Amino acid sequence: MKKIGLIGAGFMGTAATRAIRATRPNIDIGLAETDPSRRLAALEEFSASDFSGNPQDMPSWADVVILAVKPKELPGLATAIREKDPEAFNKTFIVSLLAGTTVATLHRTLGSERVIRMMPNLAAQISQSVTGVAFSEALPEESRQEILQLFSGLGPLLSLEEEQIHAITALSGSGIAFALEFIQALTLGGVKEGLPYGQALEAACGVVRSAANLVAHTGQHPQEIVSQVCSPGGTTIEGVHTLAENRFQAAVMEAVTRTARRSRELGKATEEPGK
Ligand SMILES: NC(=O)C1=CN([C@@H]2O[C@H](COP(=O)(O)OP(=O)(O)OC[C@H]3O[C@@H](n4cnc5c(N)ncnc54)[C@H](O)[C@@H]3O)[C@@H](O)[C@H]2O)C=CC1
Ligand SMILES: O=C(O)[C@@H]1CCC=N1
Repeated sequence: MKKIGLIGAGFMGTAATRAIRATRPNIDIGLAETDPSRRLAALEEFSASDFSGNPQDMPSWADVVILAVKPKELPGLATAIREKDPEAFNKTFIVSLLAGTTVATLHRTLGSERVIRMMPNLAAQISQSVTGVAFSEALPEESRQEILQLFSGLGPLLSLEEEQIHAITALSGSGIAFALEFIQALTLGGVKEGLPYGQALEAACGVVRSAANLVAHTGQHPQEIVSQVCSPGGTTIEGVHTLAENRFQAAVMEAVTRTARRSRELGKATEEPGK
C-alpha cells in the first residue's frame, strides 16, 4: 500500500495520518478538507496532494481512503466519492473512524464491501491509541492483515466484534477524555493543597502513568495494589473512603455506559439519516 487518502483533516484524521506517516515515511498522502486553514496546515504537514475540490478523484488514486468527518457528513460524502469511478472505488479500502457508524451502514451507504471500522483515540498521534477494529465480513484475511499492518503505528489494534466497538468507543475513543478529567481533578486538588499548577500537573500525569505501568508490570489486580497503598488508619484510606462516598466508581461506570449508549444512538441516526 503506497497511497492513502484522508477525508477530513480534523483532530482524529490528522492524528491517525501522523501515526501512519511515522511508520511509513515514504507513503504518499492525499487529502480533502473543506476548512481552508485546516486544509493548508495538513497539506503542509504531510506534503500532501490536494483533493479538496475533487474528492471524487481520491478513490482511484489511493489504496486506502480514511474517512474522518463527523458521522452526519457520511451520506453526502458517500454520494460525492463513489459515483465517479465505481470500478476504482470498489478496489479501494475505506477505513471509517466515524463514531457509531456500523460496517453495515458503511457498506450500504458507500456501496462497497471493502470497508473497515476503526475506533482510535487522539493518542494515535503518539502511537499510543488503543484502537478497536471491525472488518466487513467479506474482507479476506490477507487484506485484513495488510490494513492492520498499515495502521500499526496508531498503537495496539484490537480486532473486535462489531457490537463491542461501542464499548471501546466509551473506554478508549471517548475514555481518554475521562482519564484527562481525572488528571485535571488531581492537579486542582494538588493546587488547593499548595502546589503550583505546573508541578501539580507534572505530578498528576506521572502518578496516572505509573499506576497504569504498575498494573501492566506486576500483573496484579488494581484493587490488590490499592490495598497495599492503604495503611491501616493512614492517609490513603481517607481519600479512598471519600471517593467511595462520592460514588467515584459508579460515576465512571455510568459515564462508560452512557457513552456507549450515545454511540449506539449515533449508529441509528446514520442508519436512518434525517431521523
Ligand atoms: N476527536 C476524537 O477524539 C475522535 C473522533 N473520532 C471520529 O472521527 C471523526 C472526526 O472527528 P474529529 O476529528 O474530532 O472532528 P473534526 O471536526 O476535528 O474533523 C472533521 C473535519 O472534517 C472536515 N470536513 C467536514 N466535511 C467534509 C467534507 N465533505 N470533505 C472534507 N472534509 C470535511 C471538517 O472541516 C473538519 O476539519 C468523527 O466521525 C468522530 O466520531 C473517533 C475517535 C476519536
Ligand atoms: O465524541 C465523539 O463523538 C468522538 C468519538 C470518540 C471520541 N470523540
